[in-house]
Amino acid sequence: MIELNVAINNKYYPNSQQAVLAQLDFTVKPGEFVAIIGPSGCGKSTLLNMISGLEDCSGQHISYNERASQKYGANDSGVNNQSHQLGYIFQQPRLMPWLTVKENIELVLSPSQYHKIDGLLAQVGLDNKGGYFPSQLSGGMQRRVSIARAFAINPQLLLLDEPFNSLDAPTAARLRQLLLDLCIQRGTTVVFVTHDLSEAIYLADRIIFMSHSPSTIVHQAIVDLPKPRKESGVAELKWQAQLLVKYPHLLAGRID
Ligand SMILES: Nc1ncnc2c1ncn2[C@@H]1O[C@H](COP(=O)(O)OP(=O)(O)OP(=O)(O)O)[C@@H](O)[C@H]1O
Repeated sequence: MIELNVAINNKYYPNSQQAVLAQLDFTVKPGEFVAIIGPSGCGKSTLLNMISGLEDCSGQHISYNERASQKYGANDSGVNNQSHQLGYIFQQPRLMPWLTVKENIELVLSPSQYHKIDGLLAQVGLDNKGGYFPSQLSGGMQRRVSIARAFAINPQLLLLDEPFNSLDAPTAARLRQLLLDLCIQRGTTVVFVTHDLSEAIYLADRIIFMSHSPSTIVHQAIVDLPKPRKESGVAELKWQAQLLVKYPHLLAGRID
C-alpha cells in the first residue's frame, strides 16, 4: 500500500494568465479512498493528470511514500508506468476499437501475465466476452473492461475521473460495488473525481471539496460510515455534508 503526497504551489497552462490550481496540499493515506468534488472546470482532471505524470508538474511536489523523493514529470505514463504502481480510469473507457477485449488488456501486460486476464474478466462479469470488440459491448461493459484493464497491473494507486458518468443507475451501482470490492481486496489507494455527492459518500473515506479556479481545497469531510454502506446511511450523511460544506455557493448546482 502506498501513500500519495501532493503539494501544488501554482499550476499554470501555457499562455494562461490565471493559475488553474493554487496552494493545493494534501496526503492520501495508504489504502484510503479519497473523493474529489468541485465545480466544472476547477481543475480536477488537471490534478489527476499531474498526479499521473500526464501533465507537466515541474516545480510541484507529487510523490508516493515508497519513493518519496521522486517527482513525476511530463514523460511519465500514468496508465502503465514502469513500476506498475499507478492505474488511471478516464471519463471514457478509451478502449482500442480494433482490438478485442482480451487484446485491450494485453496492451498493459507482459506476455507472461496474460494468464491473469480470464480471471480478471470473470471478476468484472465479462468471462465470455474476451473475444468481443468494444463496439459489440454496451457502455457499462466497456467501463468494466476499463476497470479490469486498470486492475490488471495491480495498481497501488488508482486514479478515476468520473468513471460512472452517464451510465444508467443500476449499472453505475453495480460498478461502484465492484470497484469497492476490488479496492478493499487489494488495499488500493484511490483518488476518485466525481460530481455526485451521493456517490462520493457511498465510496469514499474522505471527501475533498475544491473551489473555482484558481482552485484550492475549501473543505474536507471524513465519511465515518462502515462499509458496505446502506442507502439510508448515505442519504443521512449526504444531508449532513451539505450542511457541513463551508462554502455551499461554490458547489451550487453540483450537489443533487
Ligand atoms: N491542455 C490544456 N491547455 C490549456 N488549458 C487547459 C488544458 N486542459 C485544461 N485546461 C483548462 O484548465 C481548466 C481546468 O480544466 P479541467 O479539465 O482540469 O477541469 P475539471 O474540473 O476536470 O472540469 P470538469 O468537471 O468539467 O470535467 C479549464 O479552464 C480548462 O479550460
